[in-house]
Amino acid sequence: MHINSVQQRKLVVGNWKMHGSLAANTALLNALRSAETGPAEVVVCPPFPYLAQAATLLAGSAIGLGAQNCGHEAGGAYTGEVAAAMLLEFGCRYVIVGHSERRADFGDDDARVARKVLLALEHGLTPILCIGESLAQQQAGETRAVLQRQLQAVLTHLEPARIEQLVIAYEPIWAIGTGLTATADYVADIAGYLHQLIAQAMGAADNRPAVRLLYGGSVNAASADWLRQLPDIAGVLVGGASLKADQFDAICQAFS
Ligand SMILES: O=C[C@H](O)COP(=O)(O)O
Repeated sequence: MHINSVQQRKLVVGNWKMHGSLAANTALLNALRSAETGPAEVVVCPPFPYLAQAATLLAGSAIGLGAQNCGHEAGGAYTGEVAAAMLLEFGCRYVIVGHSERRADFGDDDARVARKVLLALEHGLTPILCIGESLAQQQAGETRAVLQRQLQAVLTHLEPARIEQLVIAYEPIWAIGTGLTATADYVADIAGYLHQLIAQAMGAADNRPAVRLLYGGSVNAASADWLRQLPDIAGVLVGGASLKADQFDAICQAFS
């Protein structure tokens, strides 16, 4: 399916990482609810223990729920892990997979990331597959090779119809939590390249398949304003700014 034949709904995802408390979550989600977003799809991803609280606070709201990770097996003796099926029971529709912080600190290599994507899809969750190069890789001119490897490790296991169900988040690691944002030209170039790779994996003739591609890395209201104008970018994955209702709302409004 070609992106131009379907009006893609923009997607803004807030990744709370290891932040929040019962009181802070209540204040944040109530503020977001009362702001009510426009036509963009908005999803928040709290830490696991707060999923039930967030599901209750968001009941009847257009704001969706996602998780920050899922286990690499469907269930069993995996202490500390949370299965995809459990996330679905708590109202999640999305799950972030392969975030660079998990790749760096929790052993999520390409094979494990691919396994998690498959499990998420099998359980009816939409994986938000994160890929991105480090500063050293960028400086060594390895960005495209790294992205190709990370993407192919997953896409090679999926039929084209399954690939279309993915959301892919491009997050240059050097832009995460640093206040540095890639330039519009840089993001446009990489996003075009990623759509080419996805199209090839799908055997599609056109170079912009209908897979939603997000950008992440120090996104704020100002960068959201130019990111929304890039034809290959369908939304953003927001970390720090998703914890502040006014900032997150401004980003959602930019994509509406
Ligand atoms: O998942 C979100 C990204 O890691 C971006 O985080 P950040 O907006 O705090 O840079």
